[in-house]
This record gives sequence, C-alpha cells and structure tokens, in this order.
Amino acid sequence: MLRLRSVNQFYGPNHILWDVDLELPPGTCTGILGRPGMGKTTLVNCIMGNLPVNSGSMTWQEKDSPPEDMLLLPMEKRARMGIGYVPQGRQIFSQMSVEDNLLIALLAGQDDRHRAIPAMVYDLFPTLYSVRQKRGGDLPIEQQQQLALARALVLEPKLLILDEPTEGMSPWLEEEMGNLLYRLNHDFGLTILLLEQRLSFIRRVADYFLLLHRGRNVAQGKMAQLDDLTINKWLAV
Ligand SMILES: Nc1ncnc2c1ncn2[C@@H]1O[C@H](COP(=O)(O)OP(=O)(O)OP(=O)(O)O)[C@@H](O)[C@H]1O
Repeated sequence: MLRLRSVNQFYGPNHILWDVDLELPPGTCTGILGRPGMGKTTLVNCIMGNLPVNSGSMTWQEKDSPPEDMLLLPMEKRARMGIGYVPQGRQIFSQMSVEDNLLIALLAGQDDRHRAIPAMVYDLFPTLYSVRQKRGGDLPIEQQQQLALARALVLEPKLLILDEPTEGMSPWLEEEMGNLLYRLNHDFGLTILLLEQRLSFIRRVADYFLLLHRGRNVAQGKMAQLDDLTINKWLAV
C-alpha cells in the first residue's frame, strides 16, 4: 500500500530523517517507536505532505492499480487518495458542533462520493450521534478523542495514521482505544500506522514495528521479534 525508500529530511541545516525505509502492506497495523525527538512526527508529516522530503521515494499502490509517486501529490490529494490522519493532541474545532466538525472534514473530499457522513462513523461512535449538536469543546476527553478519530474516518480512508492516540489517557480509555483500533484493522480492513510511546499499547494492537533513533530506522520487523535487548538499547530512558 505505502512504501518509503531511503527518505531523507532536513529542517534547515539539520538532517532529521536518514535513509528511512518503511513498508505498510494492506490491512496491517504498524507501530513506530522511538524516544521523544527521534523523528516519528517528522516522518508522518512527510507522509502527509506537511513537510517536504529532500530525497528518497514514497509510493502508494492499491490492488489492481499502478503505483503512484506520492511525492508529486500535494497534501489535499493525499487525503483524498485515502490517507486519514489523527494528529497529536486531538485537534478538533472546539467552538463547532460535533456534526459540523465532521462536515468540515468531509469537505476536504471535494468529490461526489463523499457528500454525507458515512453510516460507519456513527455506527462506530453511537455516543457522538447522540451529542451531535453539542460543541466539540464541551465534550469529555474520551468523546473528543472519538471525534478526532471520526473526523479522520469520514472520507473512508484506506490508511489511518494516528499520532500518540493514548496520550493523557487512563488505562481504561487506553483499553477502549485498543479495542477500537483492533476493530478498524480487523473488521474494516484499514491499514494503520501508529506513533506511540506506550509499548504495551503497541504490543497489543500492532503486527509490525519500526524503531527510529535519531532519525534512522535501527530495528524493524514483526512485533513478536521486538526483544528486551532491543528495547533496553533503544527505548529505555
Ligand atoms: N519545526 C522544526 N524545526 C527544526 N527542528 C525541528 C522542528 N520540529 C522538530 N524538529 C527536530 O526534529 C527532530 C525530530 O522531532 P520529531 O518531533 O519528529 O520527533 P518525535 O520522535 O516525533 O518526538 P515526540 O515523541 O516528542 O513527538 C528533533 O530533534 C526536533 O528537535
């Protein structure tokens, strides 16, 4: 579905991402791990088109379609093509109603296929339906998180990227989020890319991991291959 090869990125003179490779096969869930400041958000910003890539390749390919060079596509096109993004810190429009938050996200689609909020959104989040006239900012934190996720789902993405979805969550809410991502991945077949500090959470939901250290991928593979030696070397603080 998405393949990155030798991606390099600079902030001014600072070399941030060094020859990063990443492969997201359809229907899989991959966790990007790393201590703070190691380049996880920068990598996602490059995938979303929020930041330019200085060298390397990024290819998007769907079943029975030719590969597309993502680096030629502006940010809006990447969203329309099927990439949904839930940014760190639940960025919702707090003054707007739940429904308007969803309708605004829908506008980004700019096509006939996405004129109404898909039924699956309110099926997944029935509580959001019952509070759809309330202002986003007035919702409790777990419903704000649901709204942020629902906003990313209105265009029915094929790849969902989440930046620190469990940040600030209680263990109970973390469990709920894990169940939800499991459902999206297994029942709806969404490919998921997850940036996350909580190793226990990644272990629970992800099939694969990629470990970034100072902008380089120092380890990657199946989740079961992530051993204590690797964790102690690259993740222990
Ligand atoms: N706008 C910016 N200008 C210059 N350097 C930046 C900018 N944003 C991030 N950086 C630097 O890029 C490096 C990677 O940062 P990034 O935010 O991608 O890391 P991260 O792994 O996502 O960290 P965190 O888990 O804390 O979000 C850091 O050294 C950071 O200081």
